[in-house]
Amino acid sequence: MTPKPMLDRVASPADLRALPDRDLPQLADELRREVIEVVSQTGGHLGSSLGVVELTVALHAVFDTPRDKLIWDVGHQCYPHKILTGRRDRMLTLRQAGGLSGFTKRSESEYDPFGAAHSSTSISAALGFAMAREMGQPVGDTVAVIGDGAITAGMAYEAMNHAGHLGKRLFVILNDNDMSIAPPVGAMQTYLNSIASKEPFATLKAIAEGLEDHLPAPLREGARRAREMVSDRPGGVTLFEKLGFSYFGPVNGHDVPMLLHALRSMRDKADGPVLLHVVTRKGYGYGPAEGADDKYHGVAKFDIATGRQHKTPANAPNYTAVFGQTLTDEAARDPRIVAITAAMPGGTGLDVMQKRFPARVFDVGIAEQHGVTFAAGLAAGGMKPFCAIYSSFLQRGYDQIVHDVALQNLPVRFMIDRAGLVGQDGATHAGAFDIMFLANLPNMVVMAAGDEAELVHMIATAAAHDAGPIALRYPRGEGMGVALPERGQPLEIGKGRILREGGDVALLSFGAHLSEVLAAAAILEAEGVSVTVADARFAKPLDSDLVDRLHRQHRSLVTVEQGSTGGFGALVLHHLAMSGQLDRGGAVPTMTLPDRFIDQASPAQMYAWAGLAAEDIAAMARGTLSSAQSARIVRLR
Ligand SMILES: Cc1ncc(C[n+]2csc(CCOP(=O)(O)OP(=O)(O)O)c2C)c(N)n1
Ligand SMILES: CC(=O)[C@@H](O)[C@H](O)COP(=O)(O)O
Ligand SMILES: [Mg+2]
Repeated sequence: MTPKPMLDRVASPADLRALPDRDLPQLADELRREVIEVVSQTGGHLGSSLGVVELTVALHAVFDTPRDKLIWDVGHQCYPHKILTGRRDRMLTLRQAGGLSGFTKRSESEYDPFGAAHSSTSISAALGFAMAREMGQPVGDTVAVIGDGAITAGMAYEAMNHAGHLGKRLFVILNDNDMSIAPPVGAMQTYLNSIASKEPFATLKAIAEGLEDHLPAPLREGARRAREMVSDRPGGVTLFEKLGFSYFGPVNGHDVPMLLHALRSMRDKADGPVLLHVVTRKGYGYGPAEGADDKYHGVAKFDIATGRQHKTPANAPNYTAVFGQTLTDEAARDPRIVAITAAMPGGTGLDVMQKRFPARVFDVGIAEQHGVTFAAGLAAGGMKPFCAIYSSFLQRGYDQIVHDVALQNLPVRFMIDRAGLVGQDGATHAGAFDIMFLANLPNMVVMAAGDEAELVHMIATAAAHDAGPIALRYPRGEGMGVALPERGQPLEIGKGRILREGGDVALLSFGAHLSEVLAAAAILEAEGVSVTVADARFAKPLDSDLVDRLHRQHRSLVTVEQGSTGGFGALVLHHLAMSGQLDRGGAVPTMTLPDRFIDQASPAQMYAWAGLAAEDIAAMARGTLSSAQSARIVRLR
C-alpha cells in the first residue's frame, strides 16, 4: 500500500470530523487510492465505490454517524465507507470466507445501520428510522443514498410517497452516475438526465439554496432563474417536490467543498424530507474503470497499472453463456419468443439476444415485480416471454408469480440463473428458496438443469410448453464440460433419467449438484457400495414412477438439491407418505441447504459448510446401510 498520511490519521468518522475542511479533498484522494489497491487484490464492486469516494467523506464529515443513520442502497458502493468506519485493516478479507461482506451488514459495524445487497430498500428503511426517532428512540438524522439505477424500482417511489405524506425530516441523496450495471433505461433516467444537464445553472441553484438568505438581491434572482431551469414549470416543482420533498441540486459529487456546502445547508435548514441530487461518474478517478463500458462495476483481481483483470480460465462453458446463446437460437426460430431482464442483460446472458434481436429483449430496470407481470401480459397477449431473473431477485416478484402468472395459468417461462449458492456475494444473493416457493404453486412446472446440455434441452422444453408457466433453474458458473447438443429437444414433462444403476442405495439429484452426486457415487462404489444415480429433472410434476422404483429397489433413497428445506426432497417425501410407501421402510434422507444463512466464501466451501459436499452425500448414504454393510465398508476403507 502506498503511504497515505491523511487517511492514516482517520481511524473513525470522529477523526474525520476533527479535520479541517481543507484536508478533506486530500483524504478523498488517498481513500480512492486505497480502494483501488484493495480491490486489485480482492476483486469486487469497484466502479460504484470509486464514484462515491468524495460523497462518503462529505457525508461522514457533515453527519454525526453512527448516531445519524447512513444507509447505502444496495451497499455495493460501501468500500470507502468501510475503510473510514474502522474496517480498514480487514479490507483485504473482503468477500472471502470469514472476512468482510461486500455489502453493508448490521452485524459487521454500528456504522451499517441497515444491511443491503438487494436494491432500492434504503428510503423505506431510512424513513423507518426517522419515524422511530419521531417516536422517541435515540436516532439522529437519517440519510439514504440511492443510485439512479436503484431509483428505477417501484419500492423507492412507494417510500417517497409515504415520506412526502409523513413530512418528517429525512435526507435522500440521489447518486446519479447515469449508469446502472448496464446503461440505465427508462423514462425516469431521461428525466434525471434532463435535470442533470442543466448545469451550471443548477449548480448555482444548489449554492444559492444554501446561501439564499445571505445573498444580495441580484444573486437571489439568479437562484430563482436557476430553479426554473431545473423544474417542470416556471417557479417550478420537480417530480421530487411533487412527492413532498425539497429538492436540492444537482451538485457535482466529486467536488468536496460543494458537497460539504450542500449537505450542511440541507442539514441545517430541513424540516421535512429533502432530496439532494448529486451527479457523479462511476469509476471516477481510475482511468481503466472510467474507460470501460461497464465502468468496472464488478471486477476480478486486476493489475493497477493496466487495469487488466486476472480471470481464471474456464474449463467449461458457463450456464449463463449457454442460456444466452440457446435462447437466441430458439428466438431465431420462433418470432413469438421475447425476453425480459430486470437491469441485468449481461448477468443473465440476455445481452446476446439483445444484440441480435434488440426489439425483442425488454430491460425493465430494477423492477422485478413489474417484469413478472409485464411477462404475464405478454403471454396473455400471445407472446412467449422468457423472464430471466436471478433466483434471489425473483423473490421480489413472488406475488406477481402467484397472482398474475400461476393463478391465470399463463405460459411465462422463468429462467432462474444464480440458483443455489453463488460465492462471494454471500447470503443475500443465494438462490436458496425458488424450488420451494415455485413448486408449491398450482399450474407451475419446475425444472433444474443437471448439466449444461440439460440446460439446452430444458430451454427447448420451455419454448415448447404453452400449457402454463414453467421455471428452469441453473447455477452461477461453469457447467460440467459435457458435449452440447446442436439443438435442444423438448423433454417429456415430469420425467427424470437414470445415469447409472446399482443395487444398494439410490441418489436422486435435482439440478446442478449432479456433479457432486456423481462424485459421491464414485466414493461409495470404491467402498463396495452399489449405487444408482438418477437426475429428477423435474421437481414438479414429480416423476413419481421413478421415485417409487428407486425407493422400492434400494435400501435407501437420498435426495440432493441446491435449495432450502421444503423443496424437492420435501415433495418426494410428501409423495411417498401420501401413497403409503414410507411405512414400508427404507430411509429417505433429504439433503438440502440448512436452515440458516450462509456467509460468503467459494461456492465449494459454502456447500461444504452446508453439508452438501460429495463426502457428506456419501456419508449420508453410508449411514443408511445395515450395520453389517457399514462394517464391511469400514474394513475396506
Ligand atoms: C432487487 C435487485 N435487483 C437487481 C440487483 C442487481 N444490481 C445490483 S447493483 C445494480 C445497479 C445499481 O445501479 P445504481 O443504483 O445506479 O448504482 P451504481 O452501481 O450506478 O452506483 C443492480 C441492477 C439488485 N442488487 N437488487
Ligand atoms: C451488487 C449486485 O447485486 C450485483 O452486482 C451482483 O453482485 C452481480 O452478481 P453476478 O456477478 O453473479 O452477476
Ligand atoms: Mg448508477
